[in-house]
Amino acid sequence: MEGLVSPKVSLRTTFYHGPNFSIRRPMNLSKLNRFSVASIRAQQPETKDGAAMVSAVREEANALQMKEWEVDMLQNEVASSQGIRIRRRPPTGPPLHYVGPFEFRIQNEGNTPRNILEKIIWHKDMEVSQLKERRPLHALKKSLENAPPSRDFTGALKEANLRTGLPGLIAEVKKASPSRGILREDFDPVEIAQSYERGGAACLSVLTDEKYFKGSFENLEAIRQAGVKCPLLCKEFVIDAWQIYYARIKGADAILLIAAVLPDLDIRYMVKICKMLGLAALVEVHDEREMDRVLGIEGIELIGINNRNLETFEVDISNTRKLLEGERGQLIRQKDIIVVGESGLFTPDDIAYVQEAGVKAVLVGESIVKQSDPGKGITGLFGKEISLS
Ligand SMILES: O=C(O)c1ccccc1NCC(=O)[C@H](O)[C@H](O)COP(=O)(O)O
Repeated sequence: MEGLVSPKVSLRTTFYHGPNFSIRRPMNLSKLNRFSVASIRAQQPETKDGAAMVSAVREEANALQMKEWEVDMLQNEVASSQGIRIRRRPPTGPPLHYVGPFEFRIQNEGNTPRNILEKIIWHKDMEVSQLKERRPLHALKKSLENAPPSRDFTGALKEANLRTGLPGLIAEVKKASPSRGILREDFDPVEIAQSYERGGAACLSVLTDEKYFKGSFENLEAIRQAGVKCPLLCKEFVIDAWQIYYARIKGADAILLIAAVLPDLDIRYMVKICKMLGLAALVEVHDEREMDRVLGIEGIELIGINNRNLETFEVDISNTRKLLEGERGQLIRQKDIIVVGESGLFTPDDIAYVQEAGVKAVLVGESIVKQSDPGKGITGLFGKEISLS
């Protein structure tokens, strides 16, 4: 994939870290071009030389956008060959030519997200590139020295499972979600986290996405700084290794990697980064194909089976059982992988059902975060007290 961008390209370039990011790709090019060309358009050239300059800049901007588009197309092709339907960026096609004083792009199938997950990822892509510009990786790496020590996320789940005979609980600190809207108006992340801890949660999951889940990295940091002992999962939509470093600095002990979004090479690479940083990686799958891909990757210790179809929002807990049947379940046991049942768990019967299917841990949000006392909600969820005290 190297060399896709012409050596003539002289605008700022960035070297992404990792397999999917090893492409030399102009940084924030579309934004840069849009602004530079637009501002030149706004000032109508008064001389012949001015007009020539405007035309040269426009041509260069178009050529750069074309290259960027080619790289994006290639990434999408690699992903779709692995059955990944989520495209990293809108494949809006090569730039349109300048037509009069305005540039416009017609809304079409290509530049409209196909589902909510794709919508989230497209937004995340812009968000992360802006964050990276403000705080590049080399600066983040320096801050690692001040990060709090990482704690054993997987160990805490195993311990809880052994202690209670029930799946270890990852209790989710979530204010809102695209499928359910606002879950809790009086949302105090630290209070909720402390209540979960008192109620017997083994670990916590903290949503950090702001736009779609009303979460934040400040919430994660505040929970960590408040002295909550449960190890913390940073529930993010990771598309770039930068986010893993950032999560570690903010106090995470584990991070979510979504197989529906990340090609195998990215998962391999990110799992290695997690190990290097002392983080657990919870790799999430939704169907058999994703499960088979993930089972083929070395070093996976935690797999989450999400019962929520992220295209339709339908929740079906039999998904967990389906993905753990037969040879897959056998392989998981051989590899000593801990499976986490995720989404749509509300009652002791639901917990018993996924435990019977083979999970050793569960990730639960809505059913407990909505309770006036979320910690007591845990007792209701399991049908018995699971706290240490
Ligand atoms: O919950 C959503 O609407 C959603 C939409 C798009 C991507 C992810 C989404 N949810 C994340 C989760 O997987 C859940 O927060 C988690 O598994 C807990 O689920 P629940 O117990 O049903 O709140």
